[in-house]
Amino acid sequence: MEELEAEQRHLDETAAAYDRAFAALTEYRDRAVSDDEYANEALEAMRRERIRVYTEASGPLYFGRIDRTDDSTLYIGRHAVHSPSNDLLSINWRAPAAEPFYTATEQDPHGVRRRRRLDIEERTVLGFVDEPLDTSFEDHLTDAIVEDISRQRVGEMRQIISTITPDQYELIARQTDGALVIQGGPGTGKTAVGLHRAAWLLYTNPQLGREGVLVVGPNETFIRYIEQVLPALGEGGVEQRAIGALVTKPHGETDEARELATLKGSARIATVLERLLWDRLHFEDISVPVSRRVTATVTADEQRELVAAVRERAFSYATARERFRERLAGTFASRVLTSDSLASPDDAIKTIRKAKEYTRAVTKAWPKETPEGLVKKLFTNRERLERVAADLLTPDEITRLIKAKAATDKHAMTPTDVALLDEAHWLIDPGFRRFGHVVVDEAQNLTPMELRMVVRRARSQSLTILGDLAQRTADAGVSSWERVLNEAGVSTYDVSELEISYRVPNEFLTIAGTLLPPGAPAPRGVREAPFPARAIHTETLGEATAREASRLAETVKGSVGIVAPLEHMSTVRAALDTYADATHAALGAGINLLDLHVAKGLEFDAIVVVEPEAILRERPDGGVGGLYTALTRATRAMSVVHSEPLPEPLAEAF
Ligand SMILES: Nc1ncnc2c1ncn2[C@@H]1O[C@H](COP(=O)(O)OP(=O)(O)OP(=O)(O)O)[C@@H](O)[C@H]1O
Repeated sequence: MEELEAEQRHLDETAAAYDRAFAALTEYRDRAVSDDEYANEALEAMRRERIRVYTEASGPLYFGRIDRTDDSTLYIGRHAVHSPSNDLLSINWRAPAAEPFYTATEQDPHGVRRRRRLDIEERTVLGFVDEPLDTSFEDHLTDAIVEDISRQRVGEMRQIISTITPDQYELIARQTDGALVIQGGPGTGKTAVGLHRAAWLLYTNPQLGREGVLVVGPNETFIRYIEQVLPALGEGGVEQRAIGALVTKPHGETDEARELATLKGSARIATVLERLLWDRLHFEDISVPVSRRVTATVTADEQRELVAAVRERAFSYATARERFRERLAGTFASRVLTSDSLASPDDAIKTIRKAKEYTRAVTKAWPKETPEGLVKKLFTNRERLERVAADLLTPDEITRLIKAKAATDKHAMTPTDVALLDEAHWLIDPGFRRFGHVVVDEAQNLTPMELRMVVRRARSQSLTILGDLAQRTADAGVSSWERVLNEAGVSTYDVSELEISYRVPNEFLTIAGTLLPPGAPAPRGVREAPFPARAIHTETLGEATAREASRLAETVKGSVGIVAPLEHMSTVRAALDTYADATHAALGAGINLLDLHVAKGLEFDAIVVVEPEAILRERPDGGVGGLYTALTRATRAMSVVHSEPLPEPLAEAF
């Protein structure tokens, strides 16, 4: 009791100091502190940034405490708060001094004697749990997470700063060159880790705030599910986008044949586009009459040498082209200028560049190209495709491309078209914004071309790539991380694994795991399902699904997801009363209807999976990985409703 009171006193003191600091920040407005306008502006920007951090971050001021062997105590929270006498009342969870709170173990105590987890609501300490390091703190931690995760889901992801586990912390705070790939089964916390890593990097590397951080997810529903996590951590300036909205605003999801989509998404296409582009260069001797008597000539070979020289320095087609035109004009000028010539080199170059013969010839040698024009070339002129890509594409594949049409109108673009156009932009004139760090989630389902699109937005390939190979859907491009990273042009990377699933109870993991091929990465669970999994055989899929969803909503008193294959979507929809259509709107706290495309990465208290056999058939988002993903969405209850026989491994598991 006494200790609880002492904790309350510390919280009161911290809260008062926090309020004072905040009031000082807001009062200070409009008061110039220096004569230097520039300094005032910079100070004002800092002030506004601090107000933003204070007002946007949500939750209790702190959540943990470490007592160190040197008898000092630190409180771990959202902000650093100082007392009037400059004592540290709490520190930021991302500060180096907070690290032992997350990582201390009995073997490696990091100078920590005791770790305390505080349960604080608003400004009241409700209780605390101590974790002496000489007993297994893993158990305590897991209890805290299980308690946290067993709370009701409300359609929004939450931050986890008070319960980050040691292995998660190690990934959140890992400083790497290049990309960090986090492989982990369903519910191991990849998304949580990726978002907290973004926040951690922003705190640790102040220049990232200027360079920007981008978070990429599989679709708009997922972005809506995660988008308040970073603001709640005080990081509101991060750009969060669905993969299809990287290039343009969300575009029409036009359907296209599977084979065509796979072909257009394959990494080979990047090489074909590059060759098609540089195939446009064409050299012959160029002669330009510079006066009535004199004609200057630059031979085809000399032009090739110039091309080699400019391409060494300029990567993009447009920049290299500009340099080539300058250098070629310079070469001509040097031919006409003699040592006793009166004209200056600049004048000579100007005269050459104005000559009609010159402009015509140089444009023919190195024509202009637009991204749309280049993408079109992938679908027209069989002869040209055969000439540049016979070693990369089969005759059938070339036929498939020729039969298809280039979609460069923004409304008719499929996700694969978006990636093609982006690749073309990048080759010709890369004018898009690049970020200091990029986090990409559910990466196992991106085509190589889509991943390339993400990679090129990260400066120095500074990336966090999150995914689970076992959740690859039917037509996904990723087969192994090594292969896909190579195809995406990522040169430096580490692959790490998260092995414990906090979301999915053991029983559900076992059922879903029967689908996986031997040796596939599968996580361990840490808790038992509070409600047993059920399989319901029925002749009326729609009604049975609706009934089961209502029953589960009653039982778990929380959110329910229904994952239905496209072939049964309308039947299920017709049978439902009140529900949120998660394909088009935000997730709700009650019953949510999802197709396989939007189900990725989401989480519910209970899940109803409709007709597994049809999910196995569905393309592109179904298959074994699609069904495995559907079966691993729930924290507490799961039912399968089917009219066809269950797929064999599932039938046995139930
Ligand atoms: N250390 C933690 N403390 C509290 N909750 C946690 C922790 N780690 C993970 N969780 C919770 O576990 C759930 C699963 O996490 P998350 O969605 O990040 O997993 P994932 O690996 O991305 O899953 P999927 O592969 O299905 O997308 C989330 O509700 C998350 O908040």
